[in-house]
Amino acid sequence: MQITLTRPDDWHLHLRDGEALKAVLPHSARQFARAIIMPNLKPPVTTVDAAAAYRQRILAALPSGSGFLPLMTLYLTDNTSADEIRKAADSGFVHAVKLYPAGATTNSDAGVTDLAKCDAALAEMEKIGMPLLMHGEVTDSAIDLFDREKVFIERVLQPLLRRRPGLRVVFEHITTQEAAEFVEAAADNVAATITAHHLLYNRNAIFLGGVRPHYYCLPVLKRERHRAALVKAATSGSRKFFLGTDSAPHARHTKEAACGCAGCYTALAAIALYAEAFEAAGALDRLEAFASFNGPDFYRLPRNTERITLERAEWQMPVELAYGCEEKLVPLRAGEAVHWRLAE
Ligand SMILES: NC(=O)N[C@@H](CC(=O)O)C(=O)O
Ligand SMILES: [Zn+2]
Ligand SMILES: [Zn+2]
Repeated sequence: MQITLTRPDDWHLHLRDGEALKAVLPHSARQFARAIIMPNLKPPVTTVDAAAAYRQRILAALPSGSGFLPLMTLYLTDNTSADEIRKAADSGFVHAVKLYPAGATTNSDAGVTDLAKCDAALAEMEKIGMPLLMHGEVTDSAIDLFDREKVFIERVLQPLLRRRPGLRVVFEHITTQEAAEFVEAAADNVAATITAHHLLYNRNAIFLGGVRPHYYCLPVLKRERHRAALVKAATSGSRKFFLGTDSAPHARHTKEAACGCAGCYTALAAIALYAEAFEAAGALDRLEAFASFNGPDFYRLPRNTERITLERAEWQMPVELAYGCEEKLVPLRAGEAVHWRLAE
């Protein structure tokens, strides 16, 4: 069996930098035409100048002949000015601004301590239509880790949308039924990305026969009812949900550690993993809109015109991949079967 669809884009991707960037970029560039590039480098990409330089490093690392287009983002801080937002919009290559609540996830230490401090930047974004991408979890240690996304809706997202009702928001990598229902019921300026791993796995995957660090990411995998709600949202035909892998590479030794890093590496076979999730839901005919139409429509960019073909064929995910100088990267599903493949 084969399916053909418009070449997809990845609306949430971590490419890192340096040798790591060179190792992972070809995987995404083979499948996707464009990707929204996350700015959580060390140090974070907080200015248009830094985004321009990072963009050049990505373009320089592309395999020859690749037409992959990195869509850059700025990392919002307490000090981001309205001027920087205007400069970002004028640049033509910065497409969004990313909110990391300080301490919520990998490389978020420089993130926002209180959204009230960002009001000048947010007012400008609302005015010019620049999307705010959110890692939607509260950082309050009194809130159970599994409830941090749900509480973020009540404490941060709803109050923000009351203050700035026209702000365009992408609730990134949603993981709960509450988030899916909130986005579905919200106005058209609110959308969400959904990862392949949150469509395919529930939290049992982290503990199957022992601790499995390669299934640990943030927001953490949730219970089955939430996975089912995400599948329902992604396959519903709603234009508010689109593909964002959140593929987040970390060197093997930093994940297989006493305090392992958060992030799942899915870029090697991302579109195949999504096809698997949509097939399991009997909704392969809905994959194209989710993967290739809803994202560019929300970002007000043209849809891609090239097409790709996926074939139903079983192959084995490598047990590890090269990741720069002497480092290794373990992909999600390492050593196990994958059921779809991108036809060359
Ligand atoms: N998702 C993750 O678990 N990790 C991401 C950061 C993020 O997207 O929150 C990373 O940069 O490693
Ligand atoms: Zn995140
Ligand atoms: Zn991410």
